[in-house]
Amino acid sequence: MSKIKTLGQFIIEKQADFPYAKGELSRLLRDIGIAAKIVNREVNKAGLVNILGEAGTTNVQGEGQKLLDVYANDQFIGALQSGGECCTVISEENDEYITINSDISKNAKYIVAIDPLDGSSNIDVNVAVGTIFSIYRRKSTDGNATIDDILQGGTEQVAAGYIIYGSSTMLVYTTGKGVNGFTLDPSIGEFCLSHPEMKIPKDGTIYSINEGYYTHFPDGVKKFIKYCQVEDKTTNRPYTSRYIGSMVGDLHRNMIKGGIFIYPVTAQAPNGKLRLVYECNPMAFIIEQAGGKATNGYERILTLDVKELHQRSAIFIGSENMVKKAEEMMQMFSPQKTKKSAEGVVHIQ
Ligand SMILES: O=P(O)(O)OC[C@H]1O[C@](O)(COP(=O)(O)O)[C@@H](O)[C@@H]1O
Ligand SMILES: [Mg+2]
Ligand SMILES: [Mg+2]
Repeated sequence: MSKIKTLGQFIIEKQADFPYAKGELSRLLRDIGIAAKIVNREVNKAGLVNILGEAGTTNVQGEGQKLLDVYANDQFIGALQSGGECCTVISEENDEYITINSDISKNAKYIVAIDPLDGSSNIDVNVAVGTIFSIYRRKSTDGNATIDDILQGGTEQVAAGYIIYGSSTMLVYTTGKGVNGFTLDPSIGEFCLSHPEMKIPKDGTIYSINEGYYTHFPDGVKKFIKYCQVEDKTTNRPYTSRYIGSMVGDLHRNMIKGGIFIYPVTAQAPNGKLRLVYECNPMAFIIEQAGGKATNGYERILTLDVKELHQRSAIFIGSENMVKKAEEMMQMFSPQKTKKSAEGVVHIQ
């Protein structure tokens, strides 16, 4: 029987890939793994431990927080605070970023952006949910991390990953050298390497989008949906529509089977719904590392300017050729409007 390799062993082994590594990033990934196990324990018995339902509070996005949103947020922030490798946390559930000022983290170099519980609308109905994380290294050297450290672009990520709490619990991550997946073995309480070097197929036959908003979609998206539904055996169409309503769940499935996930701008969400810093950027880094593509319909997600902590973005992500086709439709039927300012600078509208 092949020898199991735990996440901890794998991280240490891969440390050799980074000549300057002193183990800080490894310990940070370990801390995230520990919090994931604690959250997994509650998710698995959610109906029994009074963790379903509303917390009665709202977050900065004006969304009602679920009890599990708050619980997961506390667990991850707690693990990052006690681990000593993180100096600042950005969380979907906190209006402002959190500066960690403890003795053990005074030399901490890493900034972690996190969506503690993704797919909140699925918590109470026992459908897969997840956690998404993104890690940056601060550039400034002393004092607290600056806003420039905190609002870095997606290409500056040193690591990103997600945990999916589904029929099994998996942790999938990248440090910029490919993507690896680990499945939690409850009998030993360890994440074990189960999906080495994950690759997303260049083409797929699954499209994931909430068609309930169809009338509010840009023409380019409507055209792409029609393209997916046309009968054409030579291109394996019509494609299959699959939508869980948990970004992590939809992307994990599409990463394994091939497919595209789209959350575009809509009339209700003119800047898109999903958040650039702790949803779009980390998932784009992972999917690109697996050989896929991620754009906002016009521009690579990872090169988008990050101006605010909870900034939103449209996202088209998944199998390369499917995203290219969707982009083609966007450029053809929903071209970006540009306006020249007095100084002659072209502004994208
Ligand atoms: O219900 P909608 O509008 O289709 O939105 C579903 C999307 O919203 C999200 O639930 C937003 O994430 P959170 O649950 O972390 O707020 C995504 O996971 C999912 O893809
Ligand atoms: Mg989310
Ligand atoms: Mg969330």
